[in-house]
Amino acid sequence: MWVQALDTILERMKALGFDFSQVLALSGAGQQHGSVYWKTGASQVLTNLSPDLLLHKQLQACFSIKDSPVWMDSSTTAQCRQLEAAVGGAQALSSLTGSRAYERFTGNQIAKIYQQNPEAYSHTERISLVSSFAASLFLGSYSPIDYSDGSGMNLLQIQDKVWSQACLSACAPHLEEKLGSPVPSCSVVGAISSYYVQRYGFPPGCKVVAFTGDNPASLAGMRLEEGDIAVSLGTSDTLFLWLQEPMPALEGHIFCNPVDPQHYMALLCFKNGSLMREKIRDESASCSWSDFSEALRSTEMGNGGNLGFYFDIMEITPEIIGRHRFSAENLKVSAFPGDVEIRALIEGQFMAKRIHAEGLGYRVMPKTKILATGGASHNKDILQVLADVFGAPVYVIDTANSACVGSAYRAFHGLAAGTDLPFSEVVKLAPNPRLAATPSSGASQVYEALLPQYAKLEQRILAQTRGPPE
Ligand SMILES: Nc1ncnc2c1ncn2[C@@H]1O[C@H](COP(=O)(O)OP(=O)(O)O)[C@@H](O)[C@H]1O
Ligand SMILES: O=C(CO)[C@@H](O)[C@H](O)COP(=O)(O)O
Repeated sequence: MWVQALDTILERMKALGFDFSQVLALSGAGQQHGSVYWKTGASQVLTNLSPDLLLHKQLQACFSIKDSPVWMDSSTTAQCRQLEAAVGGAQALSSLTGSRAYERFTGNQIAKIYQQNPEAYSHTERISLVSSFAASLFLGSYSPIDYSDGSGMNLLQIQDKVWSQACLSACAPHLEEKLGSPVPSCSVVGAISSYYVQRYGFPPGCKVVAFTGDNPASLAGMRLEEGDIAVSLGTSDTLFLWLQEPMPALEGHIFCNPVDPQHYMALLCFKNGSLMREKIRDESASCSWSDFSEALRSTEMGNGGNLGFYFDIMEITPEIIGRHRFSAENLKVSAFPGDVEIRALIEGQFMAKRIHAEGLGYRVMPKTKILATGGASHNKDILQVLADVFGAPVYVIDTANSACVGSAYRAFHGLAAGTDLPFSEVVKLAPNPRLAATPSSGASQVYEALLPQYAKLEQRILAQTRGPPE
């Protein structure tokens, strides 16, 4: 399906008269964690593609596993526990690879395939991620996995950028030779295959820059820089952080940075995002975003010390469910007046984001920018609270297709390969995000006092939910 999709795109571009001869470099992104299993002998086919035939006709018999596992597959809990046990526990695995064991992460998916289908595994000569698979199609040979997408496998030592021998051997035998060596994300992995030169008219020297995961490519597309944070306020809320000194934990993911090999990025997901905001809007603001905004404007920063936790569905970060409200005296209360409820929800959501980001090593810096995207980023009163809680200016960007834009930027950066030109320099003429909110005066004093309070209450709820330690 994926190969045929590439055929379809290229054929349509050709039919539309796209001038492939102008393409000097290309890169791309693939959904993180998915994997592709090339059958023994496939590399021969890949290097001898006939320009007279579509790719999918030629590559039909090249895969040892027909259905590639993708990120929605969470059937590998047993393999996750085995992997954590093999390296000394969940935190040890996270310290090594940037994440505790996650079902969708590729090492655990490979382990399951090896355990359940050893024959198919033994007939596999190469395992690609979705990203390096797509790059391989353009190269006409196996593309290496890049450090950034490789960090979503539970196999790469994110500090040393080498496969962890302990993790490899806990997952499957001979895995290192099937994965190949990982490379820096901004590497030029080769020139485009002659197939594309002859069939579509790409120039022969067209550079292929290592493909990466969709989230790292989005970070590049949003042009995040050191100290910046991207907040996507969609159905769920997602944070991307640029980190210099990562502190891998039991929640969230640390990946090698896709545009700066010395640095890192982190990803945190909060499930109770817009749907929770909508519920409180309906209950306390007559189903109206403008009444909701009015409530934010009419209440003070810090909400008079009233704090709330609103998780109607089990939250991921942290694992809490239910609504929990506390008065300024830290006493549990069952309800707040409507406008206090609304401010408690929004302040609570953003304080949680700051606390959990800092838990992974993130620090707000004087030059920090917050880039807000997603549905709720249209609400400037919500963005004002975001600016106040983080003490940093908030900018809005239209991130439609940010992973694609990021791939184009990364390809462009590839043209400067070997010159040490930083990514930020190469993309400095790209359109800038729009300033939407700046911190109100006095905000930092208010939230410096409130953030530890919120963190303490969160721990209290967690302890009550989990019960006493065994
Ligand atoms: N003015 C607004 N204020 C707050 N939230 C809003 C506003 N307009 C839209 N939204 C929220 O945006 C959400 C959709 O965001 P979007 O980024 O399109 O989601 P996704 O891409 O995850 O489907 C809706 O659930 C809605 O609650
Ligand atoms: O698993 C993760 C990140 O760890 C997901 O963010 C996937 O990368 C999402 O891919 P799409 O569904 O957006 O293609």
